[in-house]
Amino acid sequence: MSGTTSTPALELRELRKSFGKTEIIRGVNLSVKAGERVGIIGPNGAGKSTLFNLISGRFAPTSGQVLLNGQRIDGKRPFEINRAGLSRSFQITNIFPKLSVFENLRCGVLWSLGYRYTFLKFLANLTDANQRAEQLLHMIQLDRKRDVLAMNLTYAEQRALEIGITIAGGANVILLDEPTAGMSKSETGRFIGLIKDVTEGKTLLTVEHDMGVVFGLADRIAVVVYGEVLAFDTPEAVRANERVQEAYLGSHVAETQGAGH
Ligand SMILES: Nc1ncnc2c1ncn2[C@@H]1O[C@H](COP(=O)(O)OP(=O)(O)OP(=O)(O)O)[C@@H](O)[C@H]1O
Repeated sequence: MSGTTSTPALELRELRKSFGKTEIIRGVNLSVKAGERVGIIGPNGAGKSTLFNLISGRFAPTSGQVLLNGQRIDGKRPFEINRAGLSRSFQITNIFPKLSVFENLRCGVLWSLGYRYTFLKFLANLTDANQRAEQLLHMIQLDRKRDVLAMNLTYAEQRALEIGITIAGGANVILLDEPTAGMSKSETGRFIGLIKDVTEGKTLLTVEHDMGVVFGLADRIAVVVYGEVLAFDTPEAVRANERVQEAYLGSHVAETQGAGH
């Protein structure tokens, strides 16, 4: 039992990725505990999205390993990694605009059941899928929008739907790319609460530019600078870390303050 609980939900070992001659990810080691919420921050071009692409299987690493619940997933294809229990937020473009909120969620559930299912099995699963979709609808607080076409939702509601679809398959490790981008301050506040609720008990990784969001959401923050993890610690420790201040946070805070005037 203790062996199971101590196995990291996600582990990156000496992960490297080059595009042509340029090494973008330069030996990343990261160990994320089950149930932990991790925010990945860093300057533009630091390699945050590339890291997500390596974890979710969009890119194969040049070298190094990615382990999901102790099993190697590097080199596997995105749908295989998804079936293994890792789900990455689909961008809004992956929502079916002309389907209702409920139908979108049900598609997410059915998709996660896999192509290997025959049509008969598919029908047998439909009742379960309907129940699960209703449950998700409630979790993302869109009960009242059940039969509204996705294209008629507000932007924040579409992002909530996107998260509903991401968690539809019951994956234990969830990757969200800037979940609150483009939202107003009040929407952002509410949305952080929603993300916390729907990912309760799951392992969460977010790439985030908004410091308010990351400090409000994450148990630990990984600071990526120039393809390396400069710090991986609690929000308080990261905020107080002088190297992080120098390399990123100090200038970032100054920038955002400057932009506000
Ligand atoms: N497919 C690719 N081919 C070549 N270079 C790439 C590719 N994907 C990313 N890069 C390069 O890798 C570097 C890191 O990009 P990445 O998008 O991972 O950074 P990021 O930290 O997510 O940046 P941002 O915060 O601006 O989104 C950039 O210099 C980018 O140009």
